[in-house]
Amino acid sequence: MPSLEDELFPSTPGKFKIDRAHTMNRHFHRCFGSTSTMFLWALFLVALTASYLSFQSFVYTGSRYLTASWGGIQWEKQIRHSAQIHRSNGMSVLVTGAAGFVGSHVSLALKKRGDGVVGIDNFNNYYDPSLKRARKSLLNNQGIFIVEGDINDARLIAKLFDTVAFTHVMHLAAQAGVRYAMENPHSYVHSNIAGLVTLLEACKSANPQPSVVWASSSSVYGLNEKVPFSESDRTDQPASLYAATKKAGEEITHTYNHIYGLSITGLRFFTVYGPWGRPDMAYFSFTRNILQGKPITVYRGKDRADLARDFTFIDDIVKGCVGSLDTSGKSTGSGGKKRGPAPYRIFNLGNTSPVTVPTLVSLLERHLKVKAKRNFVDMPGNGDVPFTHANISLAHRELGYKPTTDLATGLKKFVKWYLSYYGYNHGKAVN
Ligand SMILES: O=C(O)[C@H]1O[C@H](OP(=O)(O)OP(=O)(O)OC[C@H]2O[C@@H](n3ccc(=O)[nH]c3=O)[C@H](O)[C@@H]2O)[C@H](O)[C@@H](O)[C@H]1O
Repeated sequence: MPSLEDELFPSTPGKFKIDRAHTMNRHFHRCFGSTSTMFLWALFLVALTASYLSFQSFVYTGSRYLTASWGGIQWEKQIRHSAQIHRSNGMSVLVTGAAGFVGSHVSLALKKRGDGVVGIDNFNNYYDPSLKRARKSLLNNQGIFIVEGDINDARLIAKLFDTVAFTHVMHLAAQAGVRYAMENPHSYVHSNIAGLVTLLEACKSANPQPSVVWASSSSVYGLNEKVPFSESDRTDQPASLYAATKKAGEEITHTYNHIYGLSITGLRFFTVYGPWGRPDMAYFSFTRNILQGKPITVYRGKDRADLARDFTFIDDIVKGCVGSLDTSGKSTGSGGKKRGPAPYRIFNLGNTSPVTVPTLVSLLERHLKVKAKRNFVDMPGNGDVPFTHANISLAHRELGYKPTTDLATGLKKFVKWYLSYYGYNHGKAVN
């Protein structure tokens, strides 16, 4: 009769298994011998695992330390040096988005007149980061230090305020672009809402609190039909998520003004253009396509009406930004406590003379001396608005803001820069 063992492990394989088990047992005993030796082996294995894990963590921490882009005595020294003021009654300004289009121009203007400037930028790849790097080099050459980091990094922002008692913050870091919001909605919430709050938290806690000037947008007027747009007009019909986040920014900054006594100035920029501009904007991408012989898409509104923008030249915007910093008034709180009411202001910074998109194209053709291949398309429902037109009387009265550059003159300067930066053959395949 087969034993139970034989039934569970049938004839040959069963035998083999039993034999193997015996063999393994023999090997095991040969290797580990007694119980005490086994205990020693176990201890050895535990020690080995522990030392491996701590080595791993050492490598991780070490590499984090080595790749950290901020911190350290040398870093702090550079920040303080960059923030030094070289004129009487000057200011030390933290410029966010300093490697951006408006940020780089404003930083240079402030530095030139003797203010201290420290920049911060995350160098994201919304558009070609090499252009941002080139702007950074320009700023570095003028003695402006740019921290590579994100405004959502609360520790970094706190460290900056620990290192320098900034008198002002020029907040220009943002996710820009009206139509891109349909592709990547969360990037708008990340930068324009979460990032803004992180920055304001640091500003409210700073002692002394800085005055804050920041970039809102003409897009907050949304589907308004009353022209020109005045600051007191309704802004509750945004046409894009971009516009909605900028409008939210105006409300958020208001609460920080109300609760903590932060001085706030919001600037509604109207389609800013010029040298060192943003490649995602129409005037820039049209220029590239025209030079490459590629067609350009020109949107048209209802009943084939031309779209129009109150295009505003960068130098005028810079004057508006600097004027806002100069007149911002002080924050009244300190260390998170309000001591009295502080200024809360909003200004349109536009050009007051809207130009249609087809006219923009004609001006580019004239300056580039190349004919454009126009492709007219009905405006898709992608967040665009048919026109913008700024009333700037408030900014004129309060800031002395007076734009002086018309679109033809401004585009001429842009094209000159574009050709010197990229050349005629930018992006063109060379045969
Ligand atoms: O003032 C603002 O607050 C915003 O200004 C800018 O937005 P916009 O005014 O939309 O500028 P921009 O894209 O240059 O399109 C210009 C015109 O060309 C039309 N347009 C555009 C692209 C295209 O392929 N074809 C076309 O006809 C288009 O329909 C429009 O009529 C900033 O990008 C934005 O970040 C924000 O700052």
